[in-house]
Amino acid sequence: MEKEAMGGHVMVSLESLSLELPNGGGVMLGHDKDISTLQDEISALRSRQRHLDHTRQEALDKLIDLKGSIRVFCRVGPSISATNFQAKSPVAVEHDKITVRAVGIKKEFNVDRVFGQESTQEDVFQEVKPILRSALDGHNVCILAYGQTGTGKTYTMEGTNGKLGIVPRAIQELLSHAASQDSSSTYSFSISMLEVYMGTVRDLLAPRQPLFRSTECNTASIISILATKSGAVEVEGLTDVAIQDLKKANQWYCRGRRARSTSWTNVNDVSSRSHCLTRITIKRSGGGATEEASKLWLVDLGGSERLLKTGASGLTMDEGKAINLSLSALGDVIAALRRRRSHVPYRNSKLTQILSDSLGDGSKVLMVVHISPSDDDIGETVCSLSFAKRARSIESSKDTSEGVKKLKQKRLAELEKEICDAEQELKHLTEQIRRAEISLEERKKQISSACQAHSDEKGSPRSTLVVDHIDSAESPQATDKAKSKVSSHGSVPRFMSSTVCSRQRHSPASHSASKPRLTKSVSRYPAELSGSQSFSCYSSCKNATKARSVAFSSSVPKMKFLAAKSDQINISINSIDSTAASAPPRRESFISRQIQRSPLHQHRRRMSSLT
Ligand SMILES: Nc1ncnc2c1ncn2[C@@H]1O[C@H](COP(=O)(O)OP(=O)(O)OP(=O)(O)O)[C@@H](O)[C@H]1O
Repeated sequence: MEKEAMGGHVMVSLESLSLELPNGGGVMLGHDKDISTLQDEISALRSRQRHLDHTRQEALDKLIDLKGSIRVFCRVGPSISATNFQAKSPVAVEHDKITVRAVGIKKEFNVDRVFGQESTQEDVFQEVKPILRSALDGHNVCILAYGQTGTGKTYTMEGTNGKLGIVPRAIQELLSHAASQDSSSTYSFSISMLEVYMGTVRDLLAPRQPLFRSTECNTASIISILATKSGAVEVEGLTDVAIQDLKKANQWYCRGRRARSTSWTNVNDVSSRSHCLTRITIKRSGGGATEEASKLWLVDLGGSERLLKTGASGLTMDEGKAINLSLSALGDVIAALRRRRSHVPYRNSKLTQILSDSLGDGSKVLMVVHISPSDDDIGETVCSLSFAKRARSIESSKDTSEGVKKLKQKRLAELEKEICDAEQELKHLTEQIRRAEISLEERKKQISSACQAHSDEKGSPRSTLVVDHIDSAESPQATDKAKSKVSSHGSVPRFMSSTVCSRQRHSPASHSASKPRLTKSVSRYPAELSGSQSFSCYSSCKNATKARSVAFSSSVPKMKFLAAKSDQINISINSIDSTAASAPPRRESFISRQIQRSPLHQHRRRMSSLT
């Protein structure tokens, strides 16, 4: 910047000043500072948000691991028919224990949570929610509905119109979490649906999917499963639809449901003849550059069934056999994982192949085992609960000492509190960030309108900026003050004053005639410096900046810009004061250089007329 000391003032060229103040002048300094303060504040809040989100994630991971990475819930379905209803069911339920009694037998099964017949869809979903957070945090998650045919698997997963099941509620939860922005990450979701039917895989969202059964199946929808070196599974060619809103997501989900293979059996009018898998792919981008993807599998398994009981024959019997085979393959995989076997037999069925990267290490599995309350189904009930027992990764309460159980409960409570506290603070932080961002936007808008006002005023090709510490109420005095300053610094070019020679050359008549003209010419400078143009400019600028002036005046050093040479601004060093509170309102005045040239032109004309 070009500076020149002059009588206690620093001379700064206008061009260099405008380079340093890209927003259009000293008036913007305070705003820039305020904006950067807000930006710093937002970035500090975001960093705290990331830290807290990380703490919450870690606590949730520990909590789920402590509870068991394969969790098992049990839901008791409705009595299959009125004739099967018994006042006294052989199945007795407690919070996390089921007792099955029959003549000569009493079997107890421990699970993570039992839902009796009176439990609602909401009760079930509340217990499912934490595992959805794991999916959002980047873990592959698998929720499976398992059980005898007709016990309510489809009801739990899909639900009915008024009583939505896990899948539509989970979609709603994921979308609303992403919209709430309670975490430092941003999410995008997509949905895919497939069916494993008689050992083949069908894309339920493929275009023009015909409802088919058996061998008429559309070969285009038979897709293959690929495993990458890292163990990630890709279902080749599977339709994957981005979901931005709940309405669209539900439309696609309903479309997939309709394409599913169902049939009538003795025990269920609309029995699922396949395993239906809904995949929600979650893409998460957080503070880092990379985008993470995780999968949430929501699986409505085909019903395990005794073929004789279901009255199956022909194709329906084949379907039942295929379902039973793949369920047994799933049981083997879960057992191998639980025993930490080096070989896990994923390849024994399409179902386990597809789920292979969502059942093992780092994944979270939740199995909801469905049982019938009926005496007639006692054999299937015991089979299903034995399957659940095999799947459960943690030891049952019976095998754990009271002391260990208490310690575990204590730790679980601590972790739950940690998660709850982090979530509360995250909510608070989100609100703080939201408010700070609104303030930032407002500041930016104010600056942009001030810039607009400024550029409107800068319509003339070259401008001189005059800023003084004069309140609008003092405008008349300001005019005088400006006049005197301009005169005292000799802003009027020296050659415009009459010289000894010129005075000598003038006759008394011509001298007297020229004098008023000269006076008029000289007096025009101060008049134009502080005239109506200058004040209207000041007043429009002031209006544009009125709202922000209080907020920013505290950070703006006092400056005095005085008109000096035609392309220089005089900044009084003495008047620069960083004491915020004492900064008086600023006044700006802009003078066109064309106006400054005008007297020179008149002067020349006057001189030539004399010769
Ligand atoms: N908890 C429940 N409350 C009310 N109705 C239920 C409940 N569970 C199931 N039902 C009803 O029982 C019937 C059979 O349930 P559903 O079709 O869900 O069984 P499923 O286990 O999926 O059978 P399948 O294996 O044959 O497909 C349906 O009409 C369903 O609405």
